[in-house]
Amino acid sequence: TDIPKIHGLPEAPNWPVFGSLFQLGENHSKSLSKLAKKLGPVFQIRMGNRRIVVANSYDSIKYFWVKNQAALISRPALHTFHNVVSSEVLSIGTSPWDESCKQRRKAAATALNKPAVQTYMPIIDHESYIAINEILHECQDGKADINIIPHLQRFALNTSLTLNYGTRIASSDDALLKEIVTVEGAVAQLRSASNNWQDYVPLLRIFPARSNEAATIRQRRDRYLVRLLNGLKKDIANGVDKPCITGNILKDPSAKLNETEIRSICLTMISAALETVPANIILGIGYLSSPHGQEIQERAYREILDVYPNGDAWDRCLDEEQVPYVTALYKEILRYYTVHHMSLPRRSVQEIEYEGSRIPAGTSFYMNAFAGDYDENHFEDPYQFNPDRYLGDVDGTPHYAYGAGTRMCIGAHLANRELYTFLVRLIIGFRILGPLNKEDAAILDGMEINARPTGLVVQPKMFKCRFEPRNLEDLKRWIDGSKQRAEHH
Ligand code: HEM
Repeated sequence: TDIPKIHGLPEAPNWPVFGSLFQLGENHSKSLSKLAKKLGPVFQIRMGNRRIVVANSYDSIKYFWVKNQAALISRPALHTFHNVVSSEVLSIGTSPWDESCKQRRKAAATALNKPAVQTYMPIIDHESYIAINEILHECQDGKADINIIPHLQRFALNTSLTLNYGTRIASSDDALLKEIVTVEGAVAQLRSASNNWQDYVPLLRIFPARSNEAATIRQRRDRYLVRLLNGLKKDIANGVDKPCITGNILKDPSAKLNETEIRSICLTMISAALETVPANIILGIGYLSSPHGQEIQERAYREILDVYPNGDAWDRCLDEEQVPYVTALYKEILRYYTVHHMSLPRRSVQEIEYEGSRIPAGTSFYMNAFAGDYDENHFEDPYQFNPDRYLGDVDGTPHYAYGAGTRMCIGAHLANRELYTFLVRLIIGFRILGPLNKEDAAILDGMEINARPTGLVVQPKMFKCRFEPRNLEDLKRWIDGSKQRAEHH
């Protein structure tokens, strides 16, 4: 193995060569939670020739990721992803820690801080009204069972691209949009821990099929990244660019980044938000369409009206989060579905001591974030969907959906604003109801709703629900207002 067996730390049962890969199966989070019942919350596993320490409880994750955050600042390099898909340009989330990663992370974090995100809110206004307008056109006044997944996928892609490059590509280039969705989806599969045994068992690399596929994906990705970046540079040169993440970075004199680093940031921004944000909105809508979700919607609706009695919540939700219950609702969606079940892997750069064992620098660490977010010792009735748990003072890390510590998600603030805006607008616009055909009702279990347990991010299984406009006239007026702002922007 890359590092020797760690003395004193329990180890999962394993086989020669493959280690515990068979036991882990397709759903790593679930298999590891089962092992944790026997071995305790922290144990080591061998995946092929790699030794990995896994944390499976809220407190143990906090111990490694927060208390020892300086030690856990790096990320492991994996064969398929680092040598084949991204040999030149790595996203921030997959980069081991070095000076370049530090500079890229800093520049991206500045472009995603609170004041910067506020300048992007016109984009959220625009893209969310378009998605809601699509839902309105399809809903037949609450009589049709509809699948909202495609609407939210379009929302996420348009939002990602516009946030990143300032221009809306949606209506003008359908082929490009399709290409991005296909390629980014394939990249996410290549990053998955459970899908790429050649990362752990070098012998498997002599079968080149997977590597060839990865190389083709890389070329296709490079092509659109160059094209999009050149488009933005042209807009900046002509003085017609709009506020956007990459624009802010290109114009920031303190960000000393070369061309490859700028491309790294661009691809990070596209891939990081493409699946995560819509998955949370889709899953949240699924829950709201259930019988218990009806109660939550009505409470949220009342609380929104209490704060905004004059019917201006649609616009005001872009400025700030003033309705604590809606904030609590998106936090509970983030916890309950924890769309990165296994977060993103880390690598230690210093020795860490844990209950008498010494874990050497250079060890890979996996966070079983789903298990941490369902830890009964920390969350009361974790299997109960209950936004109330986030009302009032919530100490520490509310959940691990965004990871924790030194390499925590830097898009969390932007993502929160997107979730908040979307929820307020949907809840004041519609009553979200279960489908007429009960077979299409959303699965409510946080683990079972996932159609792709081998992926990096949860992919919601298809479900249908109904949207009944609360007041058609109001809704049309709000949509019109957003439309007019978009035309002037
Ligand atoms: C609900 C939506 C999102 C979820 C659930 C999510 C989740 C995560 C998680 C679990 C990590 C790994 C953190 C760790 O290792 O501790 C991460 C990293 C990251 N996320 Fe997000 N994310 C979301 C949205 C976004 C958005 C909108 C952006 C940017 C536009 C973004 C940018 C990043 C970046 C750059 C990293 C890598 C940070 C690093 O390696 O230093 N994320 N995210």
